Amino acid sequence: MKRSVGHVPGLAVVLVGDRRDSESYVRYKVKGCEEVGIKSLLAKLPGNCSEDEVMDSVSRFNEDPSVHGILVQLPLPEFMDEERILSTISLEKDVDGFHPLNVGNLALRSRNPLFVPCAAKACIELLLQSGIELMGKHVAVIGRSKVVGLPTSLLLQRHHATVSVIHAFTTNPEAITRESDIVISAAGVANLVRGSWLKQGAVVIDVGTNPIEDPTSDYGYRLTGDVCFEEAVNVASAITPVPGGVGPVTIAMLLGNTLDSAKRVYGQSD
Ligand SMILES: NC(=O)C1=CN([C@@H]2O[C@H](COP(=O)(O)OP(=O)(O)OC[C@H]3O[C@@H](n4cnc5c(N)ncnc54)[C@H](OP(=O)(O)O)[C@@H]3O)[C@@H](O)[C@H]2O)C=CC1
Ligand SMILES: Nc1nc(=O)c2c([nH]1)NC[C@@H]1CN(c3ccc(C(=O)N[C@@H](CCC(=O)O)C(=O)O)cc3)C=[N+]21
Repeated sequence: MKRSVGHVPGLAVVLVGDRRDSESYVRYKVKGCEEVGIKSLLAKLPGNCSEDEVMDSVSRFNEDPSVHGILVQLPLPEFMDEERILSTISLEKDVDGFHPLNVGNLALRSRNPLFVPCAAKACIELLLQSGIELMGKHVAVIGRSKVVGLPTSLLLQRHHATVSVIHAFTTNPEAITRESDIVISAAGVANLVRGSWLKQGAVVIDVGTNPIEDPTSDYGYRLTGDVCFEEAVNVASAITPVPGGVGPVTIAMLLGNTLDSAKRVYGQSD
């Protein structure tokens, strides 16, 4: 393997506002960078700043040669035009894969995006690393957001799975999940998926990270998934827990995308 000394990959995070959950996700990302030797830069902007100020911050990171990946933490304040801001990220530094051109190229199977969104990549990685075949499988994806549901359903189709997308307007979602070999839930609703929603032996990937009140916890809340784990674990052949399931793998994918981006700049292929 070719190694080069002196090149340090860099990840820049733009955080707007003071949402507690966003701040803690950003902390995990910064900690992940520290653990593997990626330099992290954080631009923290107040929730009442202008859209132009966010775009200026992105532009500065676009120009900075020590930055190989740029991530704008979502959600942005409601008044901001998310797509407009994400479009200013240089395509080569879009390690989240949310630039409209990267999203479009993921959808077009004749093209390849430069980067694939990290949570979607994490779901596929977990399945493939566990030896779970995707070709011809029926997969139910709960959620259709740009962050998780949409890219996951597109990626699954690239792996020749048959995909049903369930969203807030889907009637009788459990009839669809009960017919599915694999259920991937990213709705953001605690305990949405019950044991009775699953076919015997189904594989369950729980992307949801939902804070629920817990006076016994130091923070006053704890995280729970979209899936009722205690019920599902008796029906599923494999299941991811929350916490400690998809989340840490998502962070690993982000660090991997940042490393790939740096390698592209320094001309290394391995
Ligand atoms: N572990 C990880 O690495 C990550 C975890 N997450 C977690 O995943 C969850 C989803 O995140 P994100 O996609 O950003 O959230 P969004 O709120 O953007 O999207 C939620 C999606 O779920 C659908 N939905 C909501 N309620 C229901 C319901 N009752 N039945 C069926 N579908 C429903 C919505 O449908 P509609 O479109 O119709 O509104 C929407 O498409 C959150 O808990 C988040 O914290 C997110 C990213 C990474
Ligand atoms: N531009 C952008 N990119 C994102 O990737 C993005 C985003 N915005 N906005 C919010 C969601 C959410 N998200 C998570 C990532 C890791 C964990 C994670 O590691 N969770 C730990 C939690 C550990 C704990 O708190 O105890 C776990 O599940 O084990 C969770 C959620 C990324 N998102």
